[in-house]
Amino acid sequence: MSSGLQVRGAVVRYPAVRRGGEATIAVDHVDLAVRPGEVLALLGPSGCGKSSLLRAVAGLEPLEAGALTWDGADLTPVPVHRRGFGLMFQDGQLFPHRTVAGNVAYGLRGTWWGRGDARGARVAEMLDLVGLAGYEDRPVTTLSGGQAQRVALARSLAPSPRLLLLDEPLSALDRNLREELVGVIGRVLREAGTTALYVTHDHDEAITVAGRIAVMLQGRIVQVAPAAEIRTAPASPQVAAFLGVPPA
Ligand SMILES: Nc1ncnc2c1ncn2[C@@H]1O[C@H](COP(=O)(O)OP(=O)(O)OP(=O)(O)O)[C@@H](O)[C@H]1O
Repeated sequence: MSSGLQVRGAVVRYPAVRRGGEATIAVDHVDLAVRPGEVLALLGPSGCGKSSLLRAVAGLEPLEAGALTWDGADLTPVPVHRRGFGLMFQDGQLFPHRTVAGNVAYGLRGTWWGRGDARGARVAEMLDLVGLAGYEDRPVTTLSGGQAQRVALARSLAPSPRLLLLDEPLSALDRNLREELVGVIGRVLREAGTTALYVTHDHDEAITVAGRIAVMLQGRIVQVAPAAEIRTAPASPQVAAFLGVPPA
């Protein structure tokens, strides 16, 4: 039985950017668990440390202190590409010289689906899941911003990552498209049964996509609650102010 991701006492510290300046503690002794099959939103204002924590989980940023485990096994010595985690960023970072199918298939290198017939079938299945069935041969340079992010989602989900890390995946899109796509992402993650950590500064987005929400302020997790309860029971006046709701 999987126990998912455990973060304990995590600290991410950046050295001073200029001589004599102060170091930044971006993640300040954070404890967090992402349970198998759940989508957990990490919600907080700009600069509170969300991306730093996500990057540490991915293995892109070293921890100064604390521990990261998956199913109880220490992730510290495991390099980024061996963690079995998928990544999706604000700019989907598609390869411009590849087609839609070429981009999605790229995520399958080195997996069971990476060869022969299985690859085409998996690409088609993923495009269907994100509402782009039949788009295989389109050059990605001809897609709209929303379609490009759907392809990025299909690519990151194709190898069936044990954890998907999403860092503000919709923030480059305009408001209408964001509202539409957050519904798509929520549905796709639920249908695929994906375990995911979803970073956002947008309350509505967090509530739509996630089962639970962890609120982060100034490097610390200050509240973890079911998405449906986050507005009704803010843990502190600071959380209430950030969420724009009356204090409990
Ligand atoms: N490479 C770096 N070197 C120095 N300081 C950094 C570095 N990356 C981030 N920081 C600082 O760490 C703090 C947390 O940044 P981080 O990007 O993790 O926040 P965030 O909540 O993801 O913000 P945003 O939503 O704006 O992306 C900020 O004060 C930021 O200036």
